Amino acid sequence: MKHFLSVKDVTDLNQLITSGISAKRDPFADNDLGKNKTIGLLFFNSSLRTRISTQKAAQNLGLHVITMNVGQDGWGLEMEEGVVMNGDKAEHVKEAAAVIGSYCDIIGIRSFAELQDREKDYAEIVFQQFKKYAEVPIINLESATRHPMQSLADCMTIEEFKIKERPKVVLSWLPHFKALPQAVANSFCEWMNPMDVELVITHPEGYDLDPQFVGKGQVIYDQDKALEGADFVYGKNWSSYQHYGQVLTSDPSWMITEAKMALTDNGKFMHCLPLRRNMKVADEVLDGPRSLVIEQAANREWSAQAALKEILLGLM
Ligand SMILES: NCCC[C@H](NC(=O)CCC(=O)O)C(=O)O
Ligand SMILES: NC(=O)OP(=O)(O)O
Repeated sequence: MKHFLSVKDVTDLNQLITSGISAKRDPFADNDLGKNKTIGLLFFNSSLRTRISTQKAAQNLGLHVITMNVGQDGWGLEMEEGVVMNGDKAEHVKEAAAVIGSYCDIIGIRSFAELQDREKDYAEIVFQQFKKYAEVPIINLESATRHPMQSLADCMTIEEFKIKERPKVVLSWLPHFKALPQAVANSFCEWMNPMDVELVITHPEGYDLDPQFVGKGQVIYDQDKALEGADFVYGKNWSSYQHYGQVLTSDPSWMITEAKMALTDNGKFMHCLPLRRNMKVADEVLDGPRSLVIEQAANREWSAQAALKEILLGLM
């Protein structure tokens, strides 16, 4: 694998899931693979899980790790070409990416959607520019439109906990007062498409995702109806794609409670975290036996390890 930006970079999803599951059983089996190589992790936005799990996975593979909060500690980076740099950005990505690429064998980047300009966010300029100028493999640690490390951990978690051959997986929008990106929801759908699952997506009207990600997902606007018979409920808030970046409603009746979960077929609850309790999901669900959020977050280490292993094999 040359880069890890989306599911499109994956040649064999089953093999990648199996690789994650075997890394979990035997974390240090490939401890020599990254020897004398360095990965740089660049964060333009906050992180708990991605930062720690990716560092841990890289160390399990013998890589040296350098982590930088570019959003806070680095020079402001200009991403556009041919502009007069007389604003607040002191450095151009052409130099920054080339320099970091000279220090690191792999670069992981987190850069969220700004939710101001849809075309700009969906063009993924930060990733395109780093890919162009760093000349080393680029790993997506959550971009404006996707979060593949999360989605791979989600696939692993569903594989581990499913009790039916073809489980029903419901992606449900959850209420939030803040405008959040569509990346996790987009990516989840994109990764569920090649999986052997029935995918249902439920959200209030006006929250339809970009159709390129929905694929085989069936959209049902009635949350109760969508939840019927679900084996997995994957909760997430996102802001509107059509009315780009807007919060159209934060209707509390969309919160996942035990009463909502009772509509499922003894379904399990999943969420990428972080989440705001009793706004998106009730304590009773998160503290009960249905919640998989901790197992899911723990799998981030193994999904990162599986993806990094493929990248390292590509460097051989
Ligand atoms: N990496 C996991 C999700 C990150 C981000 N959530 C957030 O920003 C939550 C912020 C808050 O609840 O204030 C998102 O939705 O894409
Ligand atoms: N789920 C996830 O990516 O968490 P962080 O934002 O804390 O990295």
